[in-house]
Amino acid sequence: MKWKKYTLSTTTAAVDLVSAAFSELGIEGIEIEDHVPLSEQDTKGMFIDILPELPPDDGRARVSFYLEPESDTEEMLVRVRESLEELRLFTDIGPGEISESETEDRDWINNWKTFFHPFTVDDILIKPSWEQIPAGAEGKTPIQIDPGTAFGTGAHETTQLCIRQLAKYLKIMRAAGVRDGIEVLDVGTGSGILGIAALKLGAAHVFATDLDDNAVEAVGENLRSNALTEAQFRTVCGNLIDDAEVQAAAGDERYDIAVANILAPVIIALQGEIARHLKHGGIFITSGIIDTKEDEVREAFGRNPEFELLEVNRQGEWVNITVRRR
Ligand SMILES: C[S@@+](CC[C@H](N)C(=O)[O-])C[C@H]1O[C@@H](n2cnc3c(N)ncnc32)[C@H](O)[C@@H]1O
Repeated sequence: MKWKKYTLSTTTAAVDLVSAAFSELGIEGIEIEDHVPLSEQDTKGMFIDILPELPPDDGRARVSFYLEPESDTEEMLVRVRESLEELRLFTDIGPGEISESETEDRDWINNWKTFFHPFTVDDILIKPSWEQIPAGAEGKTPIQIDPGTAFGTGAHETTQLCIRQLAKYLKIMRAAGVRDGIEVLDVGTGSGILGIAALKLGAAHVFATDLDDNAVEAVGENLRSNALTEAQFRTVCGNLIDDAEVQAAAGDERYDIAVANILAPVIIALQGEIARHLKHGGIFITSGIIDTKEDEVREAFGRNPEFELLEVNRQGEWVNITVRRR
């Protein structure tokens, strides 16, 4: 469906008030364009490692909102303009002009499905639930993933780097006859793809965390789709780095393998905490590291006497670093 897009020219100082006013009118999903750099708080939980270089903030901003073409757009625009005139009484909203255009189809949540087809990562076949196992892939370990709004179709280089490392170390552990079942900690689980891969490749249990509460629902659906249970895979919404409840729920010295495919700064902040949750000899598989940040992550591991470096692997511009707790 094509939507009507309306763009208001305003000021950066008025953006918060304008957004709140639009929200009160029932407008959802606004888009803000300005030259104000993102703060550390803004980027927390986002998959952004390198921030774009922006021209200096000139105080100008554009706020866009979308209306369905079948809705009474004229009436809504009257209410928007009234609301802007009220705001103008106590803040500088700038020109306040509204331009109109028509958007592309905005069914983002479903559109990605058109581009998601089965593919393999070595002996693993990753496919959406609505696709059949393709000819020639019958002997592969199938993983069904419908990520919905959570990250993790398996197509990203960082996810593939982690899957390969999980397969490798699970195989080594199983061959070594690790007793009592292999326990995996999956930090930043997204769709659950890495934890599900671990279970399919022989792990006994997964404990997973994510900051995004969409992940909990996405993991639940993907577990059902793979005939796995929540007794095998527990997902908690929260931050292992600084949330004592999440840290306690994860438990100390419990895991044979931890995996985190997030971002270099998060891996650096996380590594000290991961050590205490891993068993001695446990493996920590990381990715989400862009090649320009590889040295920083290696140095952080190098400063932590708990870890020894095992491997560095690369795919495209992305890096995996795997370490072992001594
Ligand atoms: C790149 S996605 C990885 C998803 C999936 N594990 C994969 O490999 O495809 C990173 C995920 O980490 C989550 N995240 C970011 N910072 C986090 C943190 N401090 N603790 C837990 N999850 C975090 C994000 O919400 C996102 O779902």
